[in-house]
Amino acid sequence: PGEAADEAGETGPGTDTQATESGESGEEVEVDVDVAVVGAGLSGLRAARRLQAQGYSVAVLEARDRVGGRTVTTELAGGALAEGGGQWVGPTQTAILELADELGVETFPDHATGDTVLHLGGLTFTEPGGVSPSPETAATFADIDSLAMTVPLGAPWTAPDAAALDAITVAQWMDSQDLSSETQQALSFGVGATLSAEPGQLSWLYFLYYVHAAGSLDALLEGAQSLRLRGGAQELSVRMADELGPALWLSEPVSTVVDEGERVRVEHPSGPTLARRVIVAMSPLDADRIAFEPALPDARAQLQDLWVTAPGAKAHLVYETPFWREVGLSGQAFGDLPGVSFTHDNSGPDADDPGVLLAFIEPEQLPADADARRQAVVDAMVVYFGPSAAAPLDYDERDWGSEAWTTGCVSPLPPGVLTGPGPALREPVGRVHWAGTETAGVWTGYMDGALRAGVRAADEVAELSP
Ligand SMILES: Cc1cc2nc3c(=O)[nH]c(=O)nc-3n(C[C@H](O)[C@H](O)[C@H](O)COP(=O)(O)OP(=O)(O)OC[C@H]3O[C@@H](n4cnc5c(N)ncnc54)[C@H](O)[C@@H]3O)c2cc1C
Repeated sequence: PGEAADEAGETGPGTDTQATESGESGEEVEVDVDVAVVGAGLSGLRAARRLQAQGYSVAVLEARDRVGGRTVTTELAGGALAEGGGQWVGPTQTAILELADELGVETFPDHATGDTVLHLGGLTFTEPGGVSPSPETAATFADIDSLAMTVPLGAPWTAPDAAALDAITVAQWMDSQDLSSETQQALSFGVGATLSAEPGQLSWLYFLYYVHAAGSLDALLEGAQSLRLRGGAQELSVRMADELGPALWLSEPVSTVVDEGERVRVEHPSGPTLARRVIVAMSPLDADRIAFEPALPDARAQLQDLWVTAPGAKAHLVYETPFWREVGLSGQAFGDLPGVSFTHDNSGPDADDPGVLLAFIEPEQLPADADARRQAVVDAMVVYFGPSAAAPLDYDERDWGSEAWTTGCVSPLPPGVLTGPGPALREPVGRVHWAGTETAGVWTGYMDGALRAGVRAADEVAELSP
């Protein structure tokens, strides 16, 4: 915004760049581009794709040896796929649906037909067609939706009563409401399922913001899980990366970003890369591992300090067929078995695809030894789905708490962050701009939000370099 004037002397897209081909292995190469993008998750790749399409030269620097960030698809026995990170999309997530269409990635309906297994206090029973809320719970959810609509998209700190809403947790709000225990449980489940948090940890303002960003609680809890992507969610990033070609640099963790006035110097193992602008496309907590010179303004530094992410872990079990469907089960189970509280049918789209059960696991409640942990997960599947679950053909586990370049899956912010340094979330710092799903106003926290944030950051940069 205010910096546009500084750019007056700059030339248009791609006209003064000296992008050099990557050198011999180990050799340092200085690359000079219009825009350096740090992070090849959905957000960074989307930003780079948009800028490249407009004629800007870009360099995308990714720490890992793969693209996709918090989306990763692994092939297992029989061609089954494990979706280690983000996987579901919904009908109102138009940014991701449009991109999938452009890239030729088809969607298919999530498998959720049939009875849900419940296992509580040692008893196993089934619930026809899933668990539906009572009228009282539905009415409370509608009240939450109405309140959420008063929280402005992308700027929750400007909500009427923002300070009061951000001073309490979801649990404190629930206590003030005279809710039945069933409604309290339903809301607690919703908070856990969307933000991997207890109601006592989460800012009430942040939860309302999340609901508005998704459109409604129903969109968050149901709609967002209605479709999947054929070939897996990582396929979107793989195809965007293919289009980028040599502009993508893998295994290049960025250590330092130095704003030198005319240019930004981005330091990475085979760098530096020089750029007119930089887009940092990751969560504020992940960005906190990069050194910035000059130091970030206090509000941005404080935001990165206070940002919170929650780890998450998924296990996939492959079977010859989705045997649970034969007895009318959906593959969904909710239970109180330690470390395996929720399962889902994650089979592929085609009738002859192997059966895949996804289990959301809590590694800290399971044995530390990998074989013993796998056996504990299999045993839980047997409790939920019977002896046919005892001998999976393949098993895959991904624990985001132990990944080097991702601190967590979602961001369960406690009270005080949004109305404290919150406004620094998207505010550019000199030539440094911020993307990543956490900066999205719509579908923040989701793959769709990551793409929207990438587009917004690309446009922000393009506007400053006419
Ligand atoms: C287990 C799990 C389940 C999920 N389920 C869903 C779901 O079903 N539906 C949905 O929509 N969303 C889901 N999500 C969320 C979704 O995956 C994310 O919102 C989205 O992928 C975030 O994309 P991003 O580009 O903003 O960030 P990221 O994917 O985190 O990308 C950031 C990138 O930056 C790289 N990086 C980090 N530090 C550096 C550095 N110093 N230098 C260079 N590169 C660096 C990282 O390696 C990464 O590639 C899930 C996430 C997880 C983990």
